[in-house]
Amino acid sequence: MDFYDYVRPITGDTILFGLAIFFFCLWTFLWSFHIGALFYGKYKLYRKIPAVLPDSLPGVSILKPLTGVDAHLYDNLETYFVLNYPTYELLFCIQDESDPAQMVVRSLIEKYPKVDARILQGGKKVGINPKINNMMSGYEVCKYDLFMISDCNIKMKPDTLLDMVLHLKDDVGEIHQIPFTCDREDRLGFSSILEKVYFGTVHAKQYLFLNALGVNCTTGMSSMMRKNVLEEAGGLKAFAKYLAEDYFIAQAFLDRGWKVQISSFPALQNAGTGSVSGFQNRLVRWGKLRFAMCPANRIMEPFSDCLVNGINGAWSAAVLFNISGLAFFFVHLLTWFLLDYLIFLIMQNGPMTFSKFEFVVAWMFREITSIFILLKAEVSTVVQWRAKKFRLRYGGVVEEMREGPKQFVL
Ligand SMILES: CCCCCCCC/C=C\CCCCCCCC(=O)N[C@@H](CO)[C@H](O)/C=C/CCCCCCCCCCCCC
Ligand SMILES: O=c1ccn([C@@H]2O[C@H](COP(=O)(O)OP(=O)(O)O[C@H]3OC[C@@H](O)[C@H](O)[C@H]3O)[C@@H](O)[C@H]2O)c(=O)[nH]1
Repeated sequence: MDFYDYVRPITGDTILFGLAIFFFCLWTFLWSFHIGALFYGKYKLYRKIPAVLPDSLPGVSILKPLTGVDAHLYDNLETYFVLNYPTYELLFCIQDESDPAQMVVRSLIEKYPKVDARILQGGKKVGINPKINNMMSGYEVCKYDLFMISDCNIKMKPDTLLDMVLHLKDDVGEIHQIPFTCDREDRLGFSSILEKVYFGTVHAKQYLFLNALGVNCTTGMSSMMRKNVLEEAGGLKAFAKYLAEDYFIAQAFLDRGWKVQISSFPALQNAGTGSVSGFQNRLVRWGKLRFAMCPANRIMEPFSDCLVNGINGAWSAAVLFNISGLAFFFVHLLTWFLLDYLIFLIMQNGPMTFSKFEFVVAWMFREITSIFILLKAEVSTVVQWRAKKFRLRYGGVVEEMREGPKQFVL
């Protein structure tokens, strides 16, 4: 028997049937994300702080990389001055000496003179990643063995630092907060609802389930780690060649046998500016980072999308079981929506600050636009982050692009 004798019996029908089995298995598998995330979220999030605390708690150096001022910066930073934790220092890193963020920090330092806080200005150019360059001056003078990277738009509850330290068991190297958003008092409109629905549904589902499986998907907007372990990996500067330093730092801990875990409380993002296009651009930027460092995600992510997966599931169910694809698709959509809503309730852990109708609209908008965001991330490797443009290389390494028209040809 030669090759053709094996291939000849494979008819178009067999291929179609095989594809249908594949898509139906994929469709079934993707429900495990919902179920896994629901169980893990319920088990992991919003745990009570133990009544009895250890006799001594380690000091923590908190690095706050700042760039510019927005309407919430003062309120966000103030939450770090009133943490319920005995020993910590605040290191505000500001790259540009004319940055108005300095004034905001100065007024807080004056208001809370007893808090160990200072400004480190100028950063240090150790690589491409501007956040790392900015933080270097703070990183080098950290007093404590534990340090935390905390982005400028994060608001902290008084007990969160304590909770994070308590999660740092002997075998844990890094603790990070799952990204979410705070309940805004000054409603920013649809974009803030969209952001909350995104971080409370699809993002939470992936983040929780992958963490439950031990898959690295660390977003570094609020993470605490052991400095000595990071030093073994070359220190913070070793990650300045990547834009997704958060992912690679966590990987360095995992590679050395340390655990990387999420804490009980989600990170409360509270940016003072917001627009639908700004939110979408951020997701496109993150998508480009993921696709550059984990190329398999280029295929996996679109296929795991609610609508794409629903269409694949409906088609395969129609082929395999001779049932109505349309009916299957709508049942899929409704069930997916309800499970997303349950995950949202777990993330929110309290009353919603907008109506159920607004939730439905934001959820539908997010799902319909999701595939376009992924496709936009697929087609270009150029990333705009704040004022700078970068080009991503295979594996996640990045190079800065000088301004000039020729550089932007894709
Ligand atoms: C056929 C498909 C089946 C699997 C579908 C998996 C779909 C989800 C995959 C990845 C999404 C991860 C989302 C986590 C949030 C990421 C937010 C983000 O982009 N943050 C960046 C900026 O801060 C940060 O640098 C990136 C961190 C995470 C990157 C994660 C990439 C690896 C994911 C590997 C997925 C393996 C799936 C295995 C399923 C059993
Ligand atoms: O040029 C810059 C850009 C950003 N930053 C700081 O980096 C932090 C995050 O910046 P943004 O809010 O613009 O970006 P994101 O929230 O999307 O960041 C996220 O994605 C990229 C990762 O590298 C980050 O670790 C993650 O937090 C802020 O504290 C910001 O002040 C700088 O210090 N310099």
